[in-house]
Amino acid sequence: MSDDAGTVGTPGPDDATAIPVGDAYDVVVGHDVLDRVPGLLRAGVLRVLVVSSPAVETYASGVAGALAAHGLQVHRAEVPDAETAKSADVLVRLWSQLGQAGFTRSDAVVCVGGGTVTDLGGFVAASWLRGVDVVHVPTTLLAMVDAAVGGKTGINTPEGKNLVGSFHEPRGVVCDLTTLATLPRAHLAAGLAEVVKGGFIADPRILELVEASPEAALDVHGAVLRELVERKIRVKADVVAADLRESSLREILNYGHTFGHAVEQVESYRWRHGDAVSVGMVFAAELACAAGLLDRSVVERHRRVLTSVGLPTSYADGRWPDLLTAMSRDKKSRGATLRFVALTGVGSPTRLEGPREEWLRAAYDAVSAGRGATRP
Ligand SMILES: NC(=O)c1ccc[n+]([C@@H]2O[C@H](COP(=O)([O-])OP(=O)(O)OC[C@H]3O[C@@H](n4cnc5c(N)ncnc54)[C@H](O)[C@@H]3O)[C@@H](O)[C@H]2O)c1
Ligand SMILES: O=C(O)C(=O)C[C@@H](O)[C@H](O)[C@H](O)COP(=O)(O)O
Ligand SMILES: [Zn+2]
Repeated sequence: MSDDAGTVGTPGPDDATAIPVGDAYDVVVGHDVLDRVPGLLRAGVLRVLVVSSPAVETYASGVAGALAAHGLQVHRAEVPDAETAKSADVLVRLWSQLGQAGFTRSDAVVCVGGGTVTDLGGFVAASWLRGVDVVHVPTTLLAMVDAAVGGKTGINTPEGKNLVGSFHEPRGVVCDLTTLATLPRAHLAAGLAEVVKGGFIADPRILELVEASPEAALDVHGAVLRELVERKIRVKADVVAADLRESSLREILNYGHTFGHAVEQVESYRWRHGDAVSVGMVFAAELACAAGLLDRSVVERHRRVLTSVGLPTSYADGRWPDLLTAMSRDKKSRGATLRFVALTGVGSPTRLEGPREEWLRAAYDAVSAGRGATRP
């Protein structure tokens, strides 16, 4: 990582891989690498706010201890679990904490947890004093391969998912694969949805690896999961390095999210994000098929690969008008025009703008017809 301000801390020898995001920062992937965190902060930092959720207290304490051992003044903020953290109330509470502790522009935020923690904590850092440093320590598969990389931060509002936020790149990301040992299997599978997304939009080898052994893809101690993690991070790193602010190319990372976010909102966030994205990708594939863009065999490949790792591919409980309203608030929409990321083949994303009502209805009928698994 380039660092004209200097660093504190010294990384030790380990099995870590550093994946560059352009020339902005590195994503470090390895085992027992939490001691890398202090080294990512700028020289001169005095105060650090460690933001974490209850489930990762052990890891957050470890990171806080490592920071304190480097002479930093460590403040802690425990935020509510899962999507409840991504709210205006929690954001305001963290702003108060930073204000009362006197955080200045040379101080920093360190986020330890899943994607909800990195989204919230990233937005706290983006908005405090118009932007202070942030380092992400993702502890879910989903956050490692997606949420912690790329600088999208934000919270939800009652009207929809991630409607308030900003682009704010971290100084670094540390993915300690050891932390995945405590992650429940359903959350591991949810993370695989975003990995599989990377396979469909850019790296077909990801699909081949999952298809060859779904069990190996879910084995946190194995080499296959690590390869999947690194491949998906590279997909995301390459895209955001080329188009950080989503002027065009970055939209491909939103594959499956138009319908997926709608399901999350209609279900009041009782669905895991990865599960909703899984169904959302099947919806997008059915839509592309209805529009004549995508071969049915690729649609069925979506169902097969997602089902093989225990992900849902159908959603039968929703009311179509509510889903349509939620989809209209998607950030890819322009005016009254719905816009989808669609595939013309594996690794070949395009945009489908203003799809016909009958194509949308056909896609919804296909995902709500009870084919594939329901939510585990
Ligand atoms: N900013 C982005 O680019 C981006 C990308 C993808 C997803 N996201 C966002 O990320 C969020 C989903 O993230 P998520 O799937 O990590 O959910 P999450 O943050 O809710 O974490 C899932 C659950 O796992 C627990 N947990 C976390 N690490 C653990 C560990 N090591 N051991 C045991 N339990 C652990 C959490 O407390 C939580 O209950 C959504 O809000 C989504 O919108 C953002
Ligand atoms: O990084 C991106 O860009 C993505 O779209 C990645 C998605 O997996 C992620 O869920 C993201 O938060 C969705 O962004 P949004 O702009 O639709 O809120
Ligand atoms: Zn996502």
